[in-house]
Amino acid sequence: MTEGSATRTGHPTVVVDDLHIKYKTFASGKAASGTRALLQRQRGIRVVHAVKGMTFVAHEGESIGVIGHNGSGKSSLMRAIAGLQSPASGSVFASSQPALLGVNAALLGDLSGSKNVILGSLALGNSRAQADAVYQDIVDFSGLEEFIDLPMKTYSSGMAARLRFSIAVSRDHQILLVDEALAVGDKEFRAKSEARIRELREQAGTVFLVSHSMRSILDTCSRVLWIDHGNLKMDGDPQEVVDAYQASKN
Ligand SMILES: Nc1ncnc2c1ncn2[C@@H]1O[C@H](COP(=O)(O)OP(=O)(O)OP(=O)(O)O)[C@@H](O)[C@H]1O
Repeated sequence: MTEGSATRTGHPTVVVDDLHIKYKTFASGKAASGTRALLQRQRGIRVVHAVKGMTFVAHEGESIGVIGHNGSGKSSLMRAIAGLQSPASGSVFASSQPALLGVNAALLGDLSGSKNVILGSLALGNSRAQADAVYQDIVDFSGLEEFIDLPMKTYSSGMAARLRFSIAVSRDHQILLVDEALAVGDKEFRAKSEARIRELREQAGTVFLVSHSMRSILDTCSRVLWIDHGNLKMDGDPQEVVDAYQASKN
């Protein structure tokens, strides 16, 4: 493991200490219900060890890219940092409640885009008056004004992701976790998103960005974590880590 060359003078915001995450699943794919079912299916239980002892410290002002193959444990790590996934062992400390923005973040399909903007804004901790005050900025950032009265379920996945991203970045977060949101927008929206991430980072926040787009990672991040089969394979300078990751695929 290598340490990055980026200066890390800010205060620690996230400490991940020997984190392990395990999922129990059933080979049949069925969820357990009741003790008898559990006993009967005991043999079919599979434990997936998704994160295998990760340790690192994130600081104020860092924008940290998280890269790795499908299923390597990136989203599991983000959920654990956000407090949505309990560790099998080890721990995560965060200096304030992290906001997780994922492609699966829950907005309500039956409600219009505009209602979801208000709900999402309230969910980020804004008061109703604050939510009303930032409403137009969110809609403008999303570029979805003409669709804003339509139910969210009529949006394409790219449009929905744009709206989620716009809601999440409308508020300054000390710790923002972005899971793949940048991959979905078009070029113009991506550029705007990346600029906003840099801005959040400059406001002494810490941003984690999970992405399969090495271009987004290199344009936005000051440090990169490479996750491989649940292990932190490399932690350091973006170009060095991305080069090593890409070399491993050849
Ligand atoms: N709820 C779950 N139940 C069972 N197994 C899970 C669950 N969530 C994730 N896993 C498994 O844990 C491992 C890590 O998954 P995770 O989603 O964290 O990977 P990832 O690196 O984010 O993948 P991707 O790049 O494809 O999004 C995978 O083997 C996955 O199948």
